[in-house]
Amino acid sequence: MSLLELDDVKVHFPVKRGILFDRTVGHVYAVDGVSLSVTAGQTYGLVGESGCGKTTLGRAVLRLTDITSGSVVFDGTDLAQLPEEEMRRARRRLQMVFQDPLGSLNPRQNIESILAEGMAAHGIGADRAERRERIKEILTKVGLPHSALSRYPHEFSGGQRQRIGIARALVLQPDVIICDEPVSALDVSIQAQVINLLEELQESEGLTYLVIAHDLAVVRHISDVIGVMYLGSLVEEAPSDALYAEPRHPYTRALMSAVPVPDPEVEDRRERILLRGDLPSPASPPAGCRFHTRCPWRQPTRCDTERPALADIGGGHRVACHWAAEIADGSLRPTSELAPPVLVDTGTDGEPGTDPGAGEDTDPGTERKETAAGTPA
Ligand SMILES: Nc1ncnc2c1ncn2[C@@H]1O[C@H](COP(=O)(O)OP(=O)(O)OP(=O)(O)O)[C@@H](O)[C@H]1O
Repeated sequence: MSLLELDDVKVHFPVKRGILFDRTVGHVYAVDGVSLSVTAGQTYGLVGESGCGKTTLGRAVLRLTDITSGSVVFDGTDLAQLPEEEMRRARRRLQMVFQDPLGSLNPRQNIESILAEGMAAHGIGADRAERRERIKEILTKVGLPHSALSRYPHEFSGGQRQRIGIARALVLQPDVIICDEPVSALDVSIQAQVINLLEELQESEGLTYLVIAHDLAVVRHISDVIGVMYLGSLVEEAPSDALYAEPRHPYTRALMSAVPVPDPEVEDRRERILLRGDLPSPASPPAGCRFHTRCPWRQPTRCDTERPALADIGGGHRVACHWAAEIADGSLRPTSELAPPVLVDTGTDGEPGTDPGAGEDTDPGTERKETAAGTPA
């Protein structure tokens, strides 16, 4: 059963100019028509490179950011239509865990006070003693000693602080937790512990997760379904295993080709796909398929002018690419000059693109040998 259902959600931020910033000169299309459904008790992993709109989408679900249009139905109620007071009550059931636990924990409050604050605001626990008992119970569940109660955020390690962030969400007995990059600020050795904790808590508390991450490896283990976002929209969505076994969108293939495989033989044969340039600006997204300016399989005209719909290809797998079938069966080849093997650059870690002209608003098609591209069967 779907617990959280997003339908054509858009978040467009106005770009203001003028001395008083009173003139709207354009919009940042941060989220541009996302529809997805999160099943009760499951984990939906949302991935994409920095700036593709993941955080904005998570915040829009909680209405921490205003939704421009679309609906967010949680347990049968459209949150976008709720009066503020009712929305405040609904937020108890929908909690968020942030990337940077230190930045989101007040350094002047001790842990008991941080955790009790939300409980008091939502009327959980009759008095301080009852709240303290509940907090102790939750601290045990997240693997922290009761002595943490009187200590301050700076006294904890990064992993422990993220446990406190998780505890702060849990004390409110939520149904859904939106985890925004829950482990990306942590050492690799600690990441697995926090992911395991999230999994254990899902089981014991019956939680539903929306996990936002730029790293496919993070969402892989924890997610039942994965959605891949590019420039404000979903380009592919599938059950986790299906997505890994058969990524169908060129962007997903490129993201996956950047993940090293521990087996040296497989690693040697691994397809490596170069993504040219950076993510175009969401204030002036390319026409047609948003990915066409960086796509190794781009076909002139259709990809440049016609935006592909997120089409169901069976088994819960949806993909937004005109040529998904032809790419999968090999009848459409990438243009030879972009073909693997080449260095991997997903544009996520500040590595400059190999072609300085291939950034935003640049049409790489003009400089490519179109004859090198295969023709669809
Ligand atoms: N309040 C705002 N006003 C204007 N633009 C915004 C605002 N918040 C976000 N944006 C823009 O919207 C786009 C999407 O940002 P968002 O933070 O959602 O992406 P993201 O995929 O979560 O990236 P990251 O992983 O870096 O947080 C970015 O171009 C960002 O600059």
